[in-house]
Amino acid sequence: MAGSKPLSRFWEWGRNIVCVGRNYAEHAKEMGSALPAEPLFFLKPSSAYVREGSPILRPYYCRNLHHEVELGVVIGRSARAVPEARAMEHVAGYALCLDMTARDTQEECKKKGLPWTLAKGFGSSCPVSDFVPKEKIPDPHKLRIWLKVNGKLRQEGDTSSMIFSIPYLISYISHIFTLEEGDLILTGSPKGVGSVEADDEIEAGIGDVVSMRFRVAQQTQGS
Ligand SMILES: O=C(O)/C=C/C(=O)CC(=O)C(=O)O
Ligand SMILES: [Mg+2]
Repeated sequence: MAGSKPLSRFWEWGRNIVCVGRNYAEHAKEMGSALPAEPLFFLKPSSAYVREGSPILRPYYCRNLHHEVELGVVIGRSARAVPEARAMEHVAGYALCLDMTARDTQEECKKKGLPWTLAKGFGSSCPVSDFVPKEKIPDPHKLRIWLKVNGKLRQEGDTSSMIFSIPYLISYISHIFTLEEGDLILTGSPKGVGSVEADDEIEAGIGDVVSMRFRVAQQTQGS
C-alpha cells in the first residue's frame, strides 16, 4: 500500500506520472512545434519508473530513442483545485527525471493524430534520481539541469526558462484531476534532445545537488 512506504521512495508508490510538454521555448522550436497557449500534458504508467542499476530499454519497435532531461516535482499532499498562490504547499520535493521518448514513434503518432502513449509510456521510459527534499532547493526556478551521453554534454538548461511555472502547473493540473501524495510531475525538457543507442551511458544532474547514471540496452521483442 502506498502510505506504508516513505515518500522519499515515491517511485515505489505507483502513483501518477504527469508529464508537461513544450514547456521550454527552445525545445518546442527544435521540434518544429508551436508554443503552447496552455500547458500540454500526458501521462506515463507507474511501471515506466527505472532506478540506477537497471538499464533504460530501447523498445523493440523504436529506431530513434531520445533523451529528455527534466526537473521532477514530487507531490506531498493531495491537491484538488488549488490556487497558484498555495500550490507550493503541496510539494514534498524534487527529483531529476528523464522523459525517454521513442521519437520515430512519436512522429508517427503526431502525423496520425494519435496519443503519445507508445512513444512516451513504455517500460523504463521514466528514469529517476534519488528524492531531493524541498528544503534542499529553495528556488526550483533557479536550477541548472544537464545531461551527458558517453561523457559529452548534450543538454544544459535553466529552469528559469520554463514557460509555465511549477505553481501554475500544479494549480492547472489540480483543476483537471486530483494530484495525490506521491505523484510526480515532469516539467518539460530544455533543448538539446537527441538519440541514444544500446550500450550508451547517460549521466544527468541538477547542478551539483543530485546526479544519476544509466546504461541503455536493447529490448528484444517478446521480453
Ligand atoms: O513537439 C514535439 O514534437 C514533441 C514534444 C515533446 O516530446 C514534449 C516533451 O515531452 C517535452 O517538451 O518535454
Ligand atoms: Mg518531455
